[in-house]
Amino acid sequence: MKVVTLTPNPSFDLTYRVGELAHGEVQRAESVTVEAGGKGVNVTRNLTRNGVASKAVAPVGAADGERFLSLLAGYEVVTVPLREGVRMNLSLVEPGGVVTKINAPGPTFSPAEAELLVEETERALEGADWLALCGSLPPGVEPEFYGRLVALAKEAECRVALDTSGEPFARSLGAGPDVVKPNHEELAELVGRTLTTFGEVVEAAREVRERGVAQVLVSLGADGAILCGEGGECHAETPPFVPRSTVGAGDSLLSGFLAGGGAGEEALAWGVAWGAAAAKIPGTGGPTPEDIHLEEVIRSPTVDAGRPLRDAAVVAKA
Ligand SMILES: Nc1ncnc2c1ncn2[C@@H]1O[C@H](COP(=O)(O)OP(=O)(O)OP(=O)(O)O)[C@@H](O)[C@H]1O
Ligand SMILES: O=P(O)(O)OC[C@@]1(O)O[C@H](CO)[C@@H](O)[C@@H]1O
Repeated sequence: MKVVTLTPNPSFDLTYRVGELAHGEVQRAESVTVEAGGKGVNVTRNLTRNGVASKAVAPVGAADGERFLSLLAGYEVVTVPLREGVRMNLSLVEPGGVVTKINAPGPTFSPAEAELLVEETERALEGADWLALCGSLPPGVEPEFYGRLVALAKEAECRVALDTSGEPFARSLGAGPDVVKPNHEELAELVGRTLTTFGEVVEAAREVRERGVAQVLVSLGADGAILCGEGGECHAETPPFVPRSTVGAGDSLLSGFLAGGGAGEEALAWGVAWGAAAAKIPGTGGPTPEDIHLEEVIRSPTVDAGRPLRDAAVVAKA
């Protein structure tokens, strides 16, 4: 199996370990790390580390190219040249693992740069089984961008996974991706209402399916994940644990889901095992085979509709 990932808005992920945050104060970091990130880049890293062939397509400004690629040595990466540099996203990690994350908007694309990205992605699709379209779109890229790529991949008989949010998410559903992976907050935003129970998540996911999507994989943080597909809904989770960093756990969930076959209950269990493994390790580097414990996953072929979500996904009133 081969998975191509596209990350239109990759990032240098800077992680600062700090003491308890004090707003408006100067604080000294205890340590600083830099990783090459962005959701699709993370998916390619996770898959490669676990023996699944994957290639990442990412636009990278000329000045940043070498540094970005040096952080991804050993992984297959196609970079598409840009005038502007790669954004820097910041994670502030406090004792106890509380993370405050600040993501930059990213470089502004010209129409020609957006076109080049489409062309390079299409070229990379040769022989691929899956295209994973991941993350936010940078300024200058139309919200319909992902919908167009879904259509191109389908023409190339390649299955498509989509993990994005907001307008780019809403505008690509009609193109018919094979799987979308919102977290419960992104799902709540899409359907425009607060989700407080598993039953409400399922209702919202069914609405997304009606808009043209085959499977909806909803990540629920400590509550695991729910998959809504043609055969109905199922749920999987792990026994509770204290996470070290949940940044990138969603990318790991999607990676595991694809590695586990990309459809149905077994793939859901793989996704949850990989997601939990990522949450147990620091940074966004992703789990290796020793970190992943499929046998720990608690699988439910049905969904307990009345079960409350640990964190209700609240939709802010305009
Ligand atoms: N606190 C936790 N306890 C147990 N498992 C967790 C926890 N947080 C995350 N996970 C696992 O990781 C998966 C993905 O996490 P989450 O729902 O936070 O994704 P996300 O919001 O898309 O993450 P991100 O966008 O930061 O990558 C969950 O479905 C679950 O399997
Ligand atoms: O701003 P986006 O594109 O939505 O998310 C980007 C990002 O937060 O996603 C990854 C974790 O999932 C990180 O590597 C990266 O910084």
